[in-house]
Amino acid sequence: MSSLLSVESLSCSYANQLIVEGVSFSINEGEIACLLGPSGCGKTTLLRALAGFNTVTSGSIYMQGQQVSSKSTTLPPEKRQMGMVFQDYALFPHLSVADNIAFGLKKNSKADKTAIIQSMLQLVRLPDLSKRYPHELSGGQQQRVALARALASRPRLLLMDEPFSNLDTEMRKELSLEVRDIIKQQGIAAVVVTHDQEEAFVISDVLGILADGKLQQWGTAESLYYTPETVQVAKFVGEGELFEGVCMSETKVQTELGLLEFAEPLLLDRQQAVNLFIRPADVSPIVDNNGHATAQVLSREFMGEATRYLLKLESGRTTSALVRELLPFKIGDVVGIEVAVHRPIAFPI
Ligand SMILES: Nc1ncnc2c1ncn2[C@@H]1O[C@H](COP(=O)(O)OP(=O)(O)OP(=O)(O)O)[C@@H](O)[C@H]1O
Repeated sequence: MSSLLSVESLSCSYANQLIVEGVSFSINEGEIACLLGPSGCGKTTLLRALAGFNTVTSGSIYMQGQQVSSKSTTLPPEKRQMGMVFQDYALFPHLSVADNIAFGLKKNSKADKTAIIQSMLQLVRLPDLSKRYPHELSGGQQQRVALARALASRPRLLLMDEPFSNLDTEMRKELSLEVRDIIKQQGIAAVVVTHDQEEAFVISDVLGILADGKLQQWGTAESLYYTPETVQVAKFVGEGELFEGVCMSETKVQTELGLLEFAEPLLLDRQQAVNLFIRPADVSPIVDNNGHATAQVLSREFMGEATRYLLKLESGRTTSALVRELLPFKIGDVVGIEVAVHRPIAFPI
């Protein structure tokens, strides 16, 4: 399948300061990609370059094989077949919902415009709000109107900058699933920028981790979660801690959590020093018996679906365990530690 969008060794700067550095990825027709990264890592800068609002310092952006950005070319935003939803929605306050949606439809007939406005309002589930003004809408409704406006010109690629960051947690979840459905229904591709890992996992087919302006890894949520290539990626897509260890065999590593055994081999030499990335959900307190490392329960937090234990290891280091079943342990108890990981995340030292 040929790519819809292709980004090749892209770098962007502001006043000689490099913000995005050597980023490459491509997106197929109908695919939803997410750029996930901490605040200030260059996500918006990259998205604005894709849209044609920012020039690029080096590298290229191709849309259906046509170069739309390079050091010497910047095809204007309206010629890229892209629609953009801005972080603050950027609705025109003096225009009604209908006129906001019709804003980019200057070349269409009046009848066409009316039909498109109606179908877009149906699509974003606001069929009765065409006459309202932005200040008469909730945050979620404004977001829907911004989406309707971006989709009205039938783009091939939708760009969304932190689309749900102004909404409360409940609304965020609901709308991110709904927006995914709408994008899929339209059969278009999208690039969504966010700093929220959960949101990125829900909405995307594929995602990239951006840190310090560089793309750290590109893949599905599952591949990033289970096979992160760097500690930075591992930490960004889920809670966890590094434990130093030594490989005792293909499937065994000695650590301060005990001798850990895995179902899948590590493919490392015996005596090789490694850092294992262990997630709290992989650690469980058990009845203290021979052979296991021990720890003292410092705190116990029942959260409904799971209980989080804070454990003090023999070295004095503390670590978390997140367990789904109800265990009988109390604060102060000395417990054994069990680590159940099928496929270890190991970084050779
Ligand atoms: N117009 C500008 N001129 C100069 N520097 C800028 C400009 N816009 C952004 N920057 C700087 O570029 C860096 C990256 O900003 P950018 O907005 O791309 O990050 P981001 O990952 O989208 O952050 P956030 O999630 O907080 O929006 C920041 O250090 C920022 O201060």
